[in-house]
Amino acid sequence: MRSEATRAVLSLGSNLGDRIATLQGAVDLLVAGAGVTPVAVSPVYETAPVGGPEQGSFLNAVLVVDAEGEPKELLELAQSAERAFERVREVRWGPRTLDVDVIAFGGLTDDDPELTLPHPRAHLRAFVLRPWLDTDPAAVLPGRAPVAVLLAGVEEADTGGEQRLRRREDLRLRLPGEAERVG
Ligand SMILES: Nc1ncnc2c1ncn2[C@@H]1O[C@H](COP(=O)(O)OP(=O)(O)OP(=O)(O)O)[C@@H](O)[C@H]1O
Ligand SMILES: Nc1nc2c(c(=O)[nH]1)N=C(CO)CN2
Repeated sequence: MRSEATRAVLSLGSNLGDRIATLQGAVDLLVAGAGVTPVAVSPVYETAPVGGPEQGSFLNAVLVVDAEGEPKELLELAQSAERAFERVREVRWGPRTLDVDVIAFGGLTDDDPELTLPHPRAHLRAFVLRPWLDTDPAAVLPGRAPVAVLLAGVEEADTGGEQRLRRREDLRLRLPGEAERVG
């Protein structure tokens, strides 16, 4: 059992139903988890679906937490949040009410298929890298590179616009205790 908290990064995505309500509900559930302390939540992005069948656009964001338990406890918490929003997923990379991925857990690297760290496709996804960078301009994807460098590479390679995203200034996720922003 770990006694110290580890900084961990979770990515949240939704492209079915009331997407922003689902993301806020997921944030609330995740930060209420045992041994989980919220650190930051990113801005919200409207993102084109990457991979999978034709489907609606996603809202994506990143939640940074300090987690006291083992990495798999955080995965279980992420999966329980998905279940709470009755995630329905019939095809790989298809539409879903809620997807929560563990992007990084401290500096750990692990190729366990049940929980691969960092997430095996995080370095290829602007919808993960952009919001993560917003929360921490110095962020580094363990075993790979600074997030800013990875994002620049993804954007440069994205000639077809599959990775395009747009910040939703009109939407905002809140951590518990944060005041409603006026104006
Ligand atoms: N870092 C990780 N975060 C979340 N799940 C992971 C991770 N590494 C491995 N997995 C495993 O991947 C399995 C499939 O995850 P999931 O259904 O969320 O994939 P997906 O969201 O459709 O696609 P992707 O993995 O590309 O995001 C899970 O059962 C989980 O055990
Ligand atoms: N834009 C976007 N595309 C995706 C997403 C996602 O969250 N956002 N999640 C996927 C599987 O995890 C596959 N494709």
